Amino acid sequence: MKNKDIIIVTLFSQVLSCNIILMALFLGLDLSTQQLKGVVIRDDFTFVYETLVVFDLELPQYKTTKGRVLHKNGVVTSPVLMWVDAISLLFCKLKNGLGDRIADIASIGGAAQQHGSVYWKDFENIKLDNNLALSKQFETHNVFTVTNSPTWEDSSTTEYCNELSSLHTPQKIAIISGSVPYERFTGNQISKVQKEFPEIYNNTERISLVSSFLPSILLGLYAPIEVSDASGMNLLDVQTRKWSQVLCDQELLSKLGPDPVFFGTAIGTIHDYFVSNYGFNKKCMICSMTGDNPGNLSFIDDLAQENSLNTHSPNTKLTIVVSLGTSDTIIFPIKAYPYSFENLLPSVDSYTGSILSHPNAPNEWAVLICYKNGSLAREFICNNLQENINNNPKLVSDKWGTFEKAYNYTQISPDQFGFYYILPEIIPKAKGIHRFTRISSREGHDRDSVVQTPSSSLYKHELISSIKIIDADARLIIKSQVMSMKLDCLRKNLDVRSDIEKLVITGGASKNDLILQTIADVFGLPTYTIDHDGDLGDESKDVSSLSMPAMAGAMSALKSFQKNFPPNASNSFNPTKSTYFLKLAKPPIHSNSLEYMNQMADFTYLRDYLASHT
Ligand SMILES: Nc1ncnc2c1ncn2[C@@H]1O[C@H](COP(=O)(O)OP(=O)(O)O)[C@@H](O)[C@H]1O
Ligand SMILES: O=C(CO)[C@@H](O)[C@H](O)COP(=O)(O)O
Repeated sequence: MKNKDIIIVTLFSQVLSCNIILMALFLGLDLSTQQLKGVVIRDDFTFVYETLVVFDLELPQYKTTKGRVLHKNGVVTSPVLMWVDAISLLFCKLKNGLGDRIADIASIGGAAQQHGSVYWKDFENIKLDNNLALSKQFETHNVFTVTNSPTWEDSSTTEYCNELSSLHTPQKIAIISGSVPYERFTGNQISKVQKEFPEIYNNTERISLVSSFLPSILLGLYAPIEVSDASGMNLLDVQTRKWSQVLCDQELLSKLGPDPVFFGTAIGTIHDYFVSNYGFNKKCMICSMTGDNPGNLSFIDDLAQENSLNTHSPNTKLTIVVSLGTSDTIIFPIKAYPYSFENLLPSVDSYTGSILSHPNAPNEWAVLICYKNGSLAREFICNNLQENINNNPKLVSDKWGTFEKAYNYTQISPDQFGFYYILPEIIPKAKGIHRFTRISSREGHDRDSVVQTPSSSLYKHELISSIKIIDADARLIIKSQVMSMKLDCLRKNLDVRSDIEKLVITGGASKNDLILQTIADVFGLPTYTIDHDGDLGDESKDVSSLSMPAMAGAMSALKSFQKNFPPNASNSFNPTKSTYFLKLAKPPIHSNSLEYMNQMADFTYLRDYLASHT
């Protein structure tokens, strides 16, 4: 045992007499699209342990691809029992990794993929048998009325979005709920279950988001939904933070449970099943969990406060989080709610993107812009490039190395643009893979395949079905994805140069230097990742790869514990400052920034063209 541990043991031995926990640790979970991650930190924020369960690899019986199942007609689901098994497996790993110290976990927080829904009945009435697997018991008792949970990639609810729009108008729905109706938003997914499977709907007692399903399992009780994640449902009044009486009927209100709570609210203690099976302390507190993107926002906010930066002052320039997980998502805080019935915006398109209630600050909100074709679209290009080289991609281990080589073969040319909407995209609403190549005249080209931009440039438009993935696509996809991010920030009235100070990049693809550099160049702003001061030993990791949402969960658990057991003479709980900080990853290269700026007008025209032509 290190000296520091001995001191903490001494400090907490007094706490133990009050039946609290010795040598507090804090667990943060992240139930994302492809995996469940867990990060353990100490009360001084230092990293202790991390583990993860990759759904496809470790739970192959559920037959998922990248954690989900793609069905016909845009339906995308994940088996809810797979998530339950993932929790059991993660806790086994945690027990092996931490040994008896699992009992020192004082509090658990977390985050999860947004919008996905879980449908339950009779969950709170089950008497769990500590000797049987959780998933078996839930299966036997038919706890889940829908066994394949619709997730954020689902695009099968257009009909229900249109119905909602015609009932209220998209503007009214955006003013109340922060977003025009989106296919993945949970309210529209619930409408689909209600209309297409009325018996199942009637039989459903409670509906959770993935982020409230996770703490529900840990509590053995239905956990409340969290405010920021509730904003991704088209059901919440995001200004009052209460379920909207306009958008929810009485029956739905009863299934949603109480009004949402802030992120990190203490909501109970862990169920005895986890105490008996894994050695958790029975006093271990469970905190409300949020969506992965609001989790990122909360983590960056915590970090700024730890470093005495006041992100809540009106003059502070923005730090924007760009998450490159399965989705590519941008999130940033705003101090005033931008929509009102008195000042309608010029068009429905002006309401594109989402306004969420802030996870922690009562009078703030956040803008969220999400792209479905993020990492998996890049992987699609990457795998195709490898197949070009070697008909068996599995034989080549360094697939991102191949991608990087292909990227570097080509220049930032104004002569080509690519759009890679392998699954139907959220922003813009477009699908298919498209390449636009500049031509000097229409001659020799099919009339319908030539697009003329306002600057009189001519582009030949090709669909990927008729062309092959080539090296150029590596650069084109990154250019296109990042230019889209900038375009949508501009369309959300951000003056990129004067409003934004930093871009913090996180998620699996933040390991990729080319992407970090392209983001810096397109925005003309420096990109940052998160680093840690001091030696974390052999297990040293940057927070981006530890999972920022899981870190946010651990931080929220720590803060909640502190709030409920404030430092005083009897417990001496006194956490030190966080040692995480923003590390400059890539400054922008001026000549590249100019090049991208010059291409923005044509890019915008071509993206809008696709939105109205696919
Ligand atoms: N070196 C890399 N370059 C680009 N993308 C990468 C790299 N390493 C991992 N990724 C991407 O990261 C993605 C997973 O990110 P992650 O944040 O763990 O996802 P999620 O949290 O949604 O489950 C993978 O789908 C993969 O495409
Ligand atoms: O739909 C959204 C945000 O609105 C997605 O960002 C999901 O929250 C999935 O997150 P990742 O698994 O990509 O982190």
